[in-house]
Amino acid sequence: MYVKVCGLRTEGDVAAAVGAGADAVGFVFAASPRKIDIPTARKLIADVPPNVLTVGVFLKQPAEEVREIALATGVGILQLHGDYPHETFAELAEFRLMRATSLTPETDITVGAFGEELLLLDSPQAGSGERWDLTPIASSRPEGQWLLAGGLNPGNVRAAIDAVRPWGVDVSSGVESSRGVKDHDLIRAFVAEAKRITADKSS
Ligand SMILES: O=C(O)c1ccccc1N[C@@H]1O[C@H](COP(=O)(O)O)[C@@H](O)[C@H]1O
Repeated sequence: MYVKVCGLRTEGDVAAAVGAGADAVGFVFAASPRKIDIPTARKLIADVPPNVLTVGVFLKQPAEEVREIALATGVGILQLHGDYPHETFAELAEFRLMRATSLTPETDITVGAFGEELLLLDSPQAGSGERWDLTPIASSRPEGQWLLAGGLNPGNVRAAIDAVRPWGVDVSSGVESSRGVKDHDLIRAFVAEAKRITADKSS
């Protein structure tokens, strides 16, 4: 199970996530209580081991702003929220891209439909910690590299994985003590739960 922990803002946050075995760590560059400034992000990203993917999170920001932040921080992949059109994905094709979207009857859940490498299915209010109805994808799942997000936490991630069998999971609110403040014990508990499921299923 691929695990991303998002909204990290301090060296301690990154150390907790990487030490717990997270595969990806996220930094929010959109308007948010979790927003990180560029110099801090650049420093944290430079210290992340190469086997851990660094993710920059954007919401409805112009492509030029996304590009500038990506280049200034050296982040490994761009997570684009806000139903950007095909043209924006094409404009940013020099970068590794993750398409982040909520699920509606119109959502194209084909991984790569916009040229992206990864697909993220999230709640309509990204980063809110709100759950959403997984029923539609339980029977009609995307294929390939897609992550599930939206209100996950150490106590519910097992059930969510069992319900829709995503390629990976992503968490932010569910590993915080208060909005924007990561709880390192919750990070460790979340990664252990998600990874334990993989071990259980393969045995
Ligand atoms: O975390 C934010 O503030 C945020 C802002 C803008 C776009 C996305 C954001 N977060 C993403 O939301 C999910 C986690 O959601 P949850 O808090 O666990 O319910 C994750 O993909 C974050 O990158």
